[in-house]
Amino acid sequence: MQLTHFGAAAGQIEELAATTRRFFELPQEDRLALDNLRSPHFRGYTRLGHEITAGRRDAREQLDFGPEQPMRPRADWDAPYRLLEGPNQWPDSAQPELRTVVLAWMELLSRVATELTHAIAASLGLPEDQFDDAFVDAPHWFGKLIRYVGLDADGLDVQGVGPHADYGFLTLLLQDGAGGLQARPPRMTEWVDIPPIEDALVINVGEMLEVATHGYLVSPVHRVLPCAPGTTRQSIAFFWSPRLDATLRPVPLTPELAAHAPGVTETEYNPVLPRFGDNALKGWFRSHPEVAARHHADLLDSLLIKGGHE
Ligand SMILES: O=C(O)CCC(=O)C(=O)O
Ligand SMILES: [Fe+2]
Repeated sequence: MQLTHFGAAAGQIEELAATTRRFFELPQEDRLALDNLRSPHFRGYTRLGHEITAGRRDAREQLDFGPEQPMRPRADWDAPYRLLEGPNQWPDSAQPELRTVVLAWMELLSRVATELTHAIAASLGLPEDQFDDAFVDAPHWFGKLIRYVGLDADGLDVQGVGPHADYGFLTLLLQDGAGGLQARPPRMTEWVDIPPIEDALVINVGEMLEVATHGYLVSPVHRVLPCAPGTTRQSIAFFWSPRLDATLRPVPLTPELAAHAPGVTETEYNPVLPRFGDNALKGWFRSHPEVAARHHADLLDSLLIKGGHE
């Protein structure tokens, strides 16, 4: 689904896109000053080729951020996913306006996502506030500025981002006009293009919504094809996600809907964990193994993390 006219201010989308473009044009040393290898919370800048999806390197670079929180010392953890709480890394000296522009976008999309969440509940015949408890006070949304870079593949089998499902509740994605995003609808084998529509948000179901609807709504596997050598593609993702400690339980469905709710799609490589913090940790450890090994080596064995998605 793609959503237009969702309440962006005049010029807001253009400003966001231009600000993001300027970030990726900063000197490499300014971007590396925010290297996510230094963040135990998986926040900051990931260099080209240092993210792994479906067991392979992605031809993209990115800036990851989330709710600004103090680091929680280990002694205060009730579960390992508390390591995801912490401060962001913003380019405040090299590009001071980025933080403000991006956080205004996150605030807008939090409102849009809340409204969508209410609409989804109503469309399932449930009270609008059905899912509110899972988000109350501390939704663990996160955001990602992404630039895909067309590499001279030299016969290598490159991917923009490899096949995966999003592990939050809903994803709201703004893509530029380059194209390359594809999804595989449930129980189908072919990939379908998700064409760029100007000023539209691509809305994607995340694994937590699949859990909550017992598979009536499916979190589709999607990917981005590599850009042609010498070209780039830009996207800005907002992952609307519950509190880290929220466990999503299947909601009651009418018999008509329940007949189309076969349960959650899991594979050996992708267990879907109903407590959001566990599911998020699975995702971060899998896609940023260098950060995990550097800061959390002792946790690697205890988490259900395997290489790929498929
Ligand atoms: O860049 C895109 O269009 C998709 C990005 C994506 O699927 C992700 O980061 O989870
Ligand atoms: Fe995704």
